[in-house]
Amino acid sequence: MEEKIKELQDRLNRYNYEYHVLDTPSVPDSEYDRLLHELIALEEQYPASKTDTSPTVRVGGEVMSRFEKVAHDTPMLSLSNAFNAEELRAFDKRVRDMVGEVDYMCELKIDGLAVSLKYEAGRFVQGTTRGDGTVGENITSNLRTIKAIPLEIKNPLSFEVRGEAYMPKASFEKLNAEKEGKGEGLFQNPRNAAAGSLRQLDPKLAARRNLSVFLYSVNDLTELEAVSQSEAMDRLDQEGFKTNHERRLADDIEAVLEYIEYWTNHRNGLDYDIDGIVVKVNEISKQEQMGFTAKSPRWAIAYKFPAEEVVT
Ligand SMILES: NC(=O)c1cnc(N)c2cc(Br)sc12
Repeated sequence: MEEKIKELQDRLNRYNYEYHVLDTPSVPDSEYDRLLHELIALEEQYPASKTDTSPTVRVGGEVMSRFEKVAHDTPMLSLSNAFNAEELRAFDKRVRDMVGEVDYMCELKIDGLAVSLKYEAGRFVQGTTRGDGTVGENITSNLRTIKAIPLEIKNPLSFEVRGEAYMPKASFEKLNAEKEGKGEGLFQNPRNAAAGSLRQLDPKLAARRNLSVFLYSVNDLTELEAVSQSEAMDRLDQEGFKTNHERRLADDIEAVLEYIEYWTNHRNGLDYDIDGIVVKVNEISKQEQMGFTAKSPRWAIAYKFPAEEVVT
């Protein structure tokens, strides 16, 4: 019977991956729910088989009194900002003066809450907020409720994957409509709703908020054997992580500006909020040559969209 339970656990984890990471479910929700209830019943009969990577244990039992503080193994840095083409061209000149010609990786800047996911031998063991960059809060039980986050990956990799937890716009609208119906205060925007949801001390509340995540960096590239940002992102895809597929490789700053122009005009069509574009030197060796200032990498910059006038 343990075999049958393990097979069901793996099958449901794969269905979660197809639905929440690939956005291409292979079975209808009714089939997923039927199998999940079958697994819950079997795990109640054989409690020893209810491992912490089972899809039934995503929503933990305990309600915490507060979040413990956790020091990051490697700091979660911020990005320096650019607000116009001139500042981006100045960034490009600094880069080329230091390391010669480069390719740039352009990625959407997700407007959510920065998180770090620690995996040990392929198992999700801890999830934290960015905090002040050096010390964050342990929100593992809330992050386990995000079905786009794999509880276990195929290969026994040990590293920290960083990304942004976010609330899709549609979920934000639905949540505020519910809150309005109950006469509760509304969230200002999806970012605050995501942050507020992940700060819930009861994981059952976070589990109901339909949060998702886009992962965009790792603290130790050797595990992925990647020599560029582009390759690192493709490797994260291969390992079962959810990344943002609007990313584009640009062979010069003009192509970066075109990408920025495109998303300035098309970001309202996305089903999540973005507040800018992150531009990174693609080759890891050149990133290492450039290094970091006290607060941020010299090899990356965040172009910030102009603040939208609030239509009152
Ligand atoms: N793709 C990326 O690197 C990315 C996307 N969205 C964000 N909010 C951030 C923040 C930092 Br710091 S990097 C990054």
